[in-house]
Amino acid sequence: MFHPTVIECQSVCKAFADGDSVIKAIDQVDLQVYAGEFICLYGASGSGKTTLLNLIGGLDRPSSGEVFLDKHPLSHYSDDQLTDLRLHKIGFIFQSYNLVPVFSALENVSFILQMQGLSNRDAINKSEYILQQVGLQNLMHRRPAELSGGQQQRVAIARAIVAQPKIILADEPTANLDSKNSEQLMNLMHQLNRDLGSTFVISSHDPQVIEKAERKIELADGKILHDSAD
Ligand SMILES: Nc1ncnc2c1ncn2[C@@H]1O[C@H](COP(=O)(O)OP(=O)(O)OP(=O)(O)O)[C@@H](O)[C@H]1O
Repeated sequence: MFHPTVIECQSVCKAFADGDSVIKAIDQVDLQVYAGEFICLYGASGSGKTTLLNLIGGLDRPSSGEVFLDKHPLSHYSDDQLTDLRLHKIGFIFQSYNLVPVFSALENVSFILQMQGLSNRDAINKSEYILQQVGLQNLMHRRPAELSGGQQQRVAIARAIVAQPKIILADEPTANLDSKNSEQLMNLMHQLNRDLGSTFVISSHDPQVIEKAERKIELADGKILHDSAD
């Protein structure tokens, strides 16, 4: 089966000023990600995993080089257009969950759909269904502070996938979870990858998470040190 390229990095660099010196957080990265892949970025702390995810998701712009989503160069997009692109094509799962504290689990998920223009009723119905899928059917009306870390993480995942984005980017999605919750979440993400065909690029330190990924990419000092697809 033909799998089109959904993400491409061409000679991507990201430098940060550090006093008088410059940190090359991402250094000449070339990468092609094909539709439906499940990729895990791994590497030492500071190797550039978060920076690369941010560049791919258009949350940050490269110092040089180009990131393409569906063959479109992100440098041609304004900030507003990037926001719109993210809303419709990309689901993010952050380590810190980034849930809205005054919203219930259901509201945290449904407001994404409302921002996309769905009616209240459709947004709620779809969100209830997704929250059931992640095992939170009985906790939908709780606020984040009334949920455990693992439950909050599942709300964040539900929010990232509810609109069935083409691409899901997850930065250390299991970092704050115990091994049982971590395994459940990984199973859920792999199931979504198979059932919806969404492309996943995640980062992790956890050997069990890395092991399960179909393609493993090791970063070191902002460069790709090893790609299991090569
Ligand atoms: N906004 C910033 N300003 C300055 N330096 C930064 C910034 N963001 C990242 N860096 C630096 O860039 C390098 C890569 O950081 P990054 O967060 O991408 O690494 P990481 O692999 O995700 O690390 P971790 O596993 O600890 O999350 C590090 O040296 C970091 O200190």
